[in-house]
Amino acid sequence: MTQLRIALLQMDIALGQPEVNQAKAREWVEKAAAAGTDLIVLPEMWNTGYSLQNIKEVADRNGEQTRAMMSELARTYNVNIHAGSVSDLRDGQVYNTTYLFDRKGQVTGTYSKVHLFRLMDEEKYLQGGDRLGEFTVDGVQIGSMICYDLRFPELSRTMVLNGAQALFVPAEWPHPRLNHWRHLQIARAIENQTFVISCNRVGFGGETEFFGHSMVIDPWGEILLEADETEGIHHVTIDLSVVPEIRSRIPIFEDRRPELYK
Ligand SMILES: NC(=O)CCC(=O)C(=O)O
Repeated sequence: MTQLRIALLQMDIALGQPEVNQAKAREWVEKAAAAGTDLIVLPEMWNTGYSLQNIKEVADRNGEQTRAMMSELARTYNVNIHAGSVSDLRDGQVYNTTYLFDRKGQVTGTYSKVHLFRLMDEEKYLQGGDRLGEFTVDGVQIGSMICYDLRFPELSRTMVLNGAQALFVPAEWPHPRLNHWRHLQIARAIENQTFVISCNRVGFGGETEFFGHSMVIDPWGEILLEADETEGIHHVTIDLSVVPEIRSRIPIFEDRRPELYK
């Protein structure tokens, strides 16, 4: 598989209303699948948004609702789903967790955000994960981060050294940091010679305004897609054969001096 058709669901999210968000996610997944795609990507915490004050009440218990719904959709439409992330309650703690579904509806991996974002009080309400988000989609190795994780180059580098050819970033990244959002993704793509694919929400969560601008960047740093600030489904096809081609043009992985970096 060298080409991967990707659909990004750049949605608004109703704060603390999982039923509303689940109904919308279902409708949008069906729409994206009908248009023809290999992989559907959702934004961060799309089930509840940052409804942190009551997150234990609204979070998905053991990800059960997310797993039931996305598994059924993936199987019905024969499509892979990167279910962004959801707030999920496990053993009395709430995590910010990605679930990945294959075309048969099997969960092929989970990842809980490891870097909690203090500016949005995550560390007060959420528990950080302790494993990397390394998955396979139709035979393609990918790495998955969540939002603030994008600021940690060590994380993406580690997953790329382990074989990731594309890095996914579901997000709830707000104004006024559009500049950081764009440049960090372009940097991660160029420095790792990999695709970077992000899906950011739009709309307001309380006073905080999220700007969308979901992006797809190729391993040369070219922007293949940059969405606007409105809701919508965005389709892009990436050609993975450019990854080895660019890596042989500038062989950074051969030129690294890891013995000096500690
Ligand atoms: N949800 C998040 O992790 C937001 C990260 C963010 O806004 C940033 O500037 O970093």
